[in-house]
Amino acid sequence: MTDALDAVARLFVNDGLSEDEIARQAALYGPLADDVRALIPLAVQTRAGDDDVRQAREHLAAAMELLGRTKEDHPFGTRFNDNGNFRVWGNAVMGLRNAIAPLHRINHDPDGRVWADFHLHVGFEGPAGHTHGGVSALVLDQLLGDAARVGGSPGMTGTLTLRYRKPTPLGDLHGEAKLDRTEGRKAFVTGHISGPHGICVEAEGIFIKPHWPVEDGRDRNQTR
Ligand SMILES: CCCCCCCCCCCCCC(=O)SCCNC(=O)CCNC(=O)[C@H](O)C(C)(C)COP(=O)(O)OP(=O)(O)OC[C@H]1O[C@@H](n2cnc3c(N)ncnc32)[C@H](O)[C@@H]1OP(=O)(O)O
Repeated sequence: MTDALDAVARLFVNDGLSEDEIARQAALYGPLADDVRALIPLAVQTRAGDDDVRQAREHLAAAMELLGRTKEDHPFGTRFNDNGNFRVWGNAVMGLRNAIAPLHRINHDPDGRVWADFHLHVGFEGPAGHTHGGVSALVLDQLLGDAARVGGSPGMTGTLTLRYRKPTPLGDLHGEAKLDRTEGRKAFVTGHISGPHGICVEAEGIFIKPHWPVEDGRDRNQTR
């Protein structure tokens, strides 16, 4: 576990940014990720011909060259400031700077329930016209993990059990989760994803607080 501990410690950084600077960066890089996100379904669905695709790729190559001139050589990790403003902008499910992240916001109710309304575009397809089962697992892992954290028992996913009750459509979906109980370092959480015709996937998770001395004090109603 030493390597993991080292990586977590290295990427768990108080970067001392002011709230203004965080807001400036969010306003700069958030829309960039939104643009890249909008490209993904276009790559799947465009019917552009040879010349237009060639031209589009030249534009994209120019953009990549520009963005690649200065870049970090490590993942985003968890960054925070003295106000306890935590940022997980690289997170695969809700990272503000991550174009594959399908969730914009996870909401927290006073009773501990966490929930999100989100949209899965055609880039998340598994069975024809439906959500890939691994994508449902991805979203539920985050939602259940967040419910454990909000319930006061943050932890790593130990076991995640899913029951796919009916095919999950693409498009507008709802997910939610709630801490059920704790036993020592273990948090037992349940949740589900539902679509227009009801619950599609149910989940049970066991989240285990590692021995690592990592505290996660993100705001209860955090945005990405
Ligand atoms: C502060 C922490 C913050 C973390 C980040 C929050 C992010 C929030 C959002 C994140 C969302 C995204 C989240 C992600 O994507 S997290 C990424 C996916 N998950 C991982 O990579 C986890 C990898 N595994 C580990 O790190 C360790 O194995 C863990 C930490 C899980 C346990 O290693 P540890 O050495 O600590 O365990 P122990 O041997 O002392 O056993 C302790 C107890 O646990 C029981 N047990 C053990 N393993 C399992 C298991 N797999 N299922 C069920 N139960 C298990 C065991 O029987 C014992 O029970 P008992 O005998 O006491 O009854």
